[in-house]
Amino acid sequence: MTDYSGCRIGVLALQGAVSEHMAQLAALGATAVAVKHVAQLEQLDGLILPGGESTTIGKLMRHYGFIEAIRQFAAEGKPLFGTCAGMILLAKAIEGDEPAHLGLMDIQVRRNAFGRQKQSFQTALYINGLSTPFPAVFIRAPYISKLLSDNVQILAEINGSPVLARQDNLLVCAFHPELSTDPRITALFLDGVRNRLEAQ
Ligand SMILES: NC(=O)CC[C@H](N)C(=O)O
Repeated sequence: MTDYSGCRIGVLALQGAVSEHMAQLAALGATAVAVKHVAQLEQLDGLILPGGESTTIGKLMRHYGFIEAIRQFAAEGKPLFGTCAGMILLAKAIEGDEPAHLGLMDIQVRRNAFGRQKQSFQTALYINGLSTPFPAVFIRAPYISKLLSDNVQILAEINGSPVLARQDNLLVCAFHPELSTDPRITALFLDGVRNRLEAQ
């Protein structure tokens, strides 16, 4: 197994699925930090924006000064991973009237995109680069409804809609990787963190 012990990863802890991310990071050997104040960002090598309720997290981010601080974090090339609501927070555009939050990634997202009967489901998801499907848990999940540039690399999709994608130091997924016992998606993010640290 890859050694992630040198990676200090924050999980934005304003609202949402924080503890499961912390547990999965720790199980992989990384140091996990629950981030509640912008000053904590300084000591981190990567940051996870968890699932939850994107409007609520967005409001709290504005209130506590995280919008500018996280934009700065991303501008320094540090890896960010947005899961579910976190993907919505990173998007440059949200369908409907809602303004973007961080507006960092060249994607448009549709919230609660899988409709009523399928609001929550688990599926075996084929992912570029993984040899076997990943058991992906979707909870009132969004998907990427439009790519806004050619810089976005799609790693998985459902019925033609991207649900896992990467753009430079930004990784997003529509599902909850921390709710599966399979750590491969979190490891994918940590690989990016580790590669960056090794290149420094
Ligand atoms: N599990 C989740 O993070 C759900 C996201 C939520 N439906 C939103 O739009 O913010």
